[in-house]
This record gives sequence, C-alpha cells and structure tokens, in this order.
Amino acid sequence: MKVRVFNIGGITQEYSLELEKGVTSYEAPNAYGKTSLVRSLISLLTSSIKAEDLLNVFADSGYVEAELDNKLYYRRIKRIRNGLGEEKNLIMDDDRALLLTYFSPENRLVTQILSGDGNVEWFISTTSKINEIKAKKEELQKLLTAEINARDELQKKYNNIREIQAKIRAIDEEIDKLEKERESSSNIVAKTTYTITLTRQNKINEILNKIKVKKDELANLEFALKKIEEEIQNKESKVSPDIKTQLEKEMEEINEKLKLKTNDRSELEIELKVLERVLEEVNESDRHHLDTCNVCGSKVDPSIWKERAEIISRELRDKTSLLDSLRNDIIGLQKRKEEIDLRLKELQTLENEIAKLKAKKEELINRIGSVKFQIDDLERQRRETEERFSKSESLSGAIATNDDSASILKRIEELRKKREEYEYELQLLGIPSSILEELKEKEEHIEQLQKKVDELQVEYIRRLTKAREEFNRIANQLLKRFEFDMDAEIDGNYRLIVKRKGAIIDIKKLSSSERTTLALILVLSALRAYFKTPYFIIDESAMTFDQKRFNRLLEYLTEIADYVIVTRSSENTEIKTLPPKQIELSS
Ligand SMILES: Nc1ncnc2c1ncn2[C@@H]1O[C@H](COP(=O)(O)OP(=O)(O)OP(=O)(O)O)[C@@H](O)[C@H]1O
Ligand SMILES: [Zn+2]
Repeated sequence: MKVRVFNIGGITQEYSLELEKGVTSYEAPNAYGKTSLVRSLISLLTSSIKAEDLLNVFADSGYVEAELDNKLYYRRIKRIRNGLGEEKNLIMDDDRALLLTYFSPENRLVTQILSGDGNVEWFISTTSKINEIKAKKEELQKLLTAEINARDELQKKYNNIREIQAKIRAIDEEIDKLEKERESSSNIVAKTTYTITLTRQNKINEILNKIKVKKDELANLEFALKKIEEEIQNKESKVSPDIKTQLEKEMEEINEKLKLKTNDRSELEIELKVLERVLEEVNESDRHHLDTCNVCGSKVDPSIWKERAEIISRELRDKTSLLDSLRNDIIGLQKRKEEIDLRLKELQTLENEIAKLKAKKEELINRIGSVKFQIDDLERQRRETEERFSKSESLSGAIATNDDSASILKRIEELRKKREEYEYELQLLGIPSSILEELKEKEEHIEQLQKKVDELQVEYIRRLTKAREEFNRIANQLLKRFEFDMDAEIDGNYRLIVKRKGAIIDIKKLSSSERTTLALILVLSALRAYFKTPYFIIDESAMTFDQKRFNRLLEYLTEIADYVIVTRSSENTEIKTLPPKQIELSS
C-alpha cells in the first residue's frame, strides 16, 4: 500500500510511505506527526473525520492518498472563499472505523473501561449496527409525538368550532324571537308585556346559551373519558397481576435453582479434579507395581491397583455425565431467566402507561366535576331570573315606552353584527366535517406509528441479545488464545463481568493493563464479528503486554487486517516491516 500525505495535521512536507502487508513498526519522535499520519489513514475509512480536522491550519490545500489493490483512494482539501472544499474517494464510509481500526489510549472504549465503567451496551449496539434500529425507533418516536400534538391541536380547533356554532344558533333563536316581537309591537298592550318579556327572555337566553356551551363541553369531556377508560381497560387486560406474580415467582424459583445447581456444579468440579488426581496416582502406583499405599502406608497386593483404577474411572465417567447434565440445566435456566426478564420489562412499560392514563383520567374527572358544577350554577341563575321576572311583571304592570321598537331594532342589529363576527371566525377555522376526517386519519396514523415503535423496541432487544451472545463467545476464545487467566462476559444488563477462577472481580479492581486488555478483546471481538478493515493501527503506548503475548496479538491481527501498523515514540525515525516474531517492544 502506498500512502502520500501533504499538509494534513502537522505534516507540512509531502510525505510518502510504502507499506508492505503484515506488521509495520513505525517509530518517530514526539510531535513528529505520527498522530497526523494515523488520522489521515483513518480519514479514508470514515467521513466523520472532517476536512477541518485534517487540513493543516496554515495551509491552503492538502491531501491524503492511498493506493490499495491498484485503486487510488483520497481526500483532497482546498480552502475556498468561506470554508473548505473537498474531493474524496473513501475506501469505505463507516464511523465504526474510529472505534475499530485504531487502538490507542484515546479510543473511547479504552477510556471508558479504564475509568471502571463496564456498561458496554453502546459499544455492542454501535459496532453490530443495531444502533441503527434504535435510531430509527427514536426517529419514529419523534414523529409520533409530533402527530399527537397535531391531533390535540385539531381536537381543540374542532371543539372551538362546535362552541361557535352553538353561539350562532343561540343568536338565531334570539333574532327570531325579536322579529316576532317587533311584528306584534303595534299592539301597545302586547308591546308593554313584550318589552318585559323581551328583557327577561334576553337574560334567560343568555344563560341558556351558556348552559348549552357548557353542556357541549361536558359531552366532549365525557367522550374523552370514555376513550381513556377503554384504553385503560384494554391495557389492563394485558397485564393481569397474576401473570406478574407468576413470573416473579418463577424467577425466584429459577434463581434458587440456579444457586443450588451452580453450587452442585462447583462441588462436582472439585470432586472430579480430586478423582482425576487419585486416578493418576493409582495408575502411577500400578505402573511401578507398588506394594505400599501412598496415602496410608499400608501394604497392598499390587494387583489391586488395576481394580481400583477401574472403579475410579467408572465413578469419573458417572460424575462427568452428571456434570454435563448439570451444565445443560444451568444454561436452560439462564435462558428462561432472560426470557422472563424481558417479559417483566414489557409488563413494567405497560404498567407505566396505565399509570399515566389513570392520571389523565383523574384530571378529566376533575374537569367534568367542575363543568357540572358550572352547569348547576347556571341552572340556578336561570331559575332565579325566571322567578325574579315573574315577580316584577306583576309589580310593574304596563310600562310602555315609545322607543321600545327602536331598542328591539338596535338589539337585532347588534346580534347580526355579532353573528357575522362568529361566521368569519368559523370560516377561518375550516370545515368541521373535514377536520373530523383529518382527526380520524391522525388517530389511525398515531396507532400505526405506536405499533411500529413497539415492534422496533422488541427487535432491538432481540438483536442486542444475539450480539451479546456472539461477543461472549468470541471474547472468551480470544482470552484463551492469549492465555489470560480470566473469563469475560457481558451480562443481561450489558455490563462487562470479569471472572477469575469462577469468582466475579469488579472491573474497578482490575489493573489498568487488564482493563486495557478487556477493551482490546472487545474491539477484536467486534472486528471479528462485524467489521472488515484493510488496516489496523495500534499505539504501542496503550499496551502493556509482554513480548510473547504482544507477538501473538500481532499475529492475530494479521489474520484480521492486511496491514497492521504499530506506532511508537522513539528518539529516531524508523519504519520497518517485519514478521511479527521480530517486532520488539521498545520498553
Ligand atoms: N491541523 C494542524 N495544523 C497545524 N499544526 C498541527 C495540526 N495538527 C497537528 N499539528 C502540529 O503538528 C505536530 C505533529 O502533531 P502530531 O499530533 O501528528 O504529532 P505526533 O507525532 O503524534 O506526536 P505525539 O507522539 O507527541 O502525539 C505538533 O506540533 C502539532 O501541534
Ligand atoms: Zn491406603
């Protein structure tokens, strides 16, 4: 692979480099430009390293080029009037390259694990690309929220229209009455009573109007309440407390069983080890035809050894098969436990939703109560007004004024004006039937979106669980291959758990070199399972492996990437490509 770099980072003279396949050791003094070179290489794998992160601040243009398998890849950057212009041809464009092609103390996973934080859900979901499902879910969730807001807006608009319509109807009725009154106003007697009736009627109409509006509001609220009650019922039917207690009980039982079985397993493992040692000793005694027992010193017939070996072997076989079945039981139990966990989480989500709905219901009931109270109050006002007028009617008798007719006309005029205003408002609000239609559509869309969001969540958990298993498998293979005396596991909460001789060790208690190793193992597992890169760069200062292990690591890396580059600080500048066995650690 040929690499050429110019005016990238601290590299201000054209710099070219020919890399052979295999391991290349790249040493240079501090501030010579190692990091710049590494960034250049990684920038050909992901556009998340931006042009402004690459170009030397004093330069007008710069580039990085790599010739790989007879193809030319490049990023060419130029300063233009207000910013940077770039032409590029990347090997790939995948921001996982930041995590998976450069192992150095700045690697995000290394920093995290060094800090003692073992939650690696983000790492698994990013490197296995499951985070795309999560991102999609979040995007849909946003859309959903927007739709819900839009629906609420529409509902408000619709209610508003209904209110105005009611007001217009009341005005029409009143105008109707006034017109009739005017006709009969030529009759003075009639006119007199009528004036009184009119004022009375106006007052009462006004109250009736208000009652009408409130009743509409009440009907809407009661409808919403019914909807929510249905929804609550629907959700509650999915979470019967029986299921939950049953699951929790089963969980408890499984935990109990797991404890017992794990204990049995440890005991059995110890027994097996003891038996194996005894068998070896018996075989040894047999080989040497010993006539004295090693353990108790008593004399024995040498022919007894064969017989004993037979018996012990049988026992060993029995116990081994018992151990196998125990292990299977444990795996089965753990699987079931994970399933229950998932179910319980789902139930919890439902319960939360129900609680929210109930709070909403409570609020609606309160509002209904206060509207009912307002209606009662208005009814009372109406009754009182009616009583008051029937009294005053009998008191005042016939008080007729000449300008009665004029005042009726004035009132009608006022009402017409008001009506026009309402009509205008209605026009602005739109056609109620089409709003209803729109509301229905929104409702359906919301339901669809909710369903999709739920499905994505389930899918995310399912895929994450699978990726986790894959990580566990590969990580432990690697730990064995590099002869580390520990087991690593990512548990159901996506926390990194480390065990030595079966006992869990808190990550915070591990040495920093052990933590770095764990980060490296995770990076390698992700590489093996999910990512293909032409080159892998390792900053030697991140590593504290001994020579033998480091060579093994390099050998392993050459299986994963064609080019493996080890950078290190040194007084001199030297680039050499060597078989891994001959790379020496500088320390
Ligand atoms: N974009 C840039 N523009 C100008 N100068 C830069 C830019 N990036 C880095 N430099 C400078 O170039 C020099 C080399 O930087 P670089 O980070 O590549 O060094 P390095 O060899 O990795 O050093 P170290 O081993 O100390 O990390 C440094 O003096 C740095 O300040
Ligand atoms: Zn003995």
